[in-house]
Amino acid sequence: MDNDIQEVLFDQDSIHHAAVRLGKQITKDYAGEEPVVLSVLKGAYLWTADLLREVDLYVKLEFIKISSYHGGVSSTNSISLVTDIHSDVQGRDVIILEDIVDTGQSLLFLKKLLAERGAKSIQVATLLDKKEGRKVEIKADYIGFDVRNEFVVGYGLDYKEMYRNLPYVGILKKEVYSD
Ligand SMILES: O=P(O)(O)OC[C@H]1O[C@H](OP(=O)(O)OP(=O)(O)O)[C@H](O)[C@@H]1O
Ligand code: HPA
Ligand SMILES: [Mg+2]
Repeated sequence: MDNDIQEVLFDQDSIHHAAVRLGKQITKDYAGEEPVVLSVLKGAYLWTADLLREVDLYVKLEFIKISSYHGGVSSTNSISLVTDIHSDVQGRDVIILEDIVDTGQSLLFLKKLLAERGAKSIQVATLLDKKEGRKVEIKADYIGFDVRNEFVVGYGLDYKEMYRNLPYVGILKKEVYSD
């Protein structure tokens, strides 16, 4: 897999430091609260495991699965709810965990869904923020790293369902997906 990567952007060590930094901040900001942590599958699976171990709070962990990229390199504009949660978020503080905010469409979809269901507050902790990719105006509250406008894989992020198990985030070589 390493041969398919043009450049490593964030290695294991720097991701760990980002998890520690954001975990501390979330612990401080939600002191005394019991937020619902909503992890967005599949991409956020590693970020969820690493970030949450740095959060010293009573949290309820839920997983939701939405899909917009359908494995490819560009957003399809049609987001589908693949697996829903079964617990009630009415009146709860919700922290959404994302691996990346790119066009912002997935996050907008989720925030609307949670608002319709009566969440008391909704905040977002993302490992990566690709601000140049935005198609809708939306901001994350906790950001691990800003990332440039390149298609990245690894540490949860996929191309055609592959590369999620790379321990780092890197830019996928164009020749891997342009032929
Ligand atoms: O800001 P956006 O342009 O909407 O992109 C961000 C979303 O896209 C990816 O999910 P994807 O739909 O590929 O599903 P996956 O997590 O299962 O890979 C990623 O994990 C985010 O959830
Ligand atoms: O750059 C990306 N890589 C992988 N998945 C993604 N989903 C949104 N942007 C990306
Ligand atoms: Mg994907």
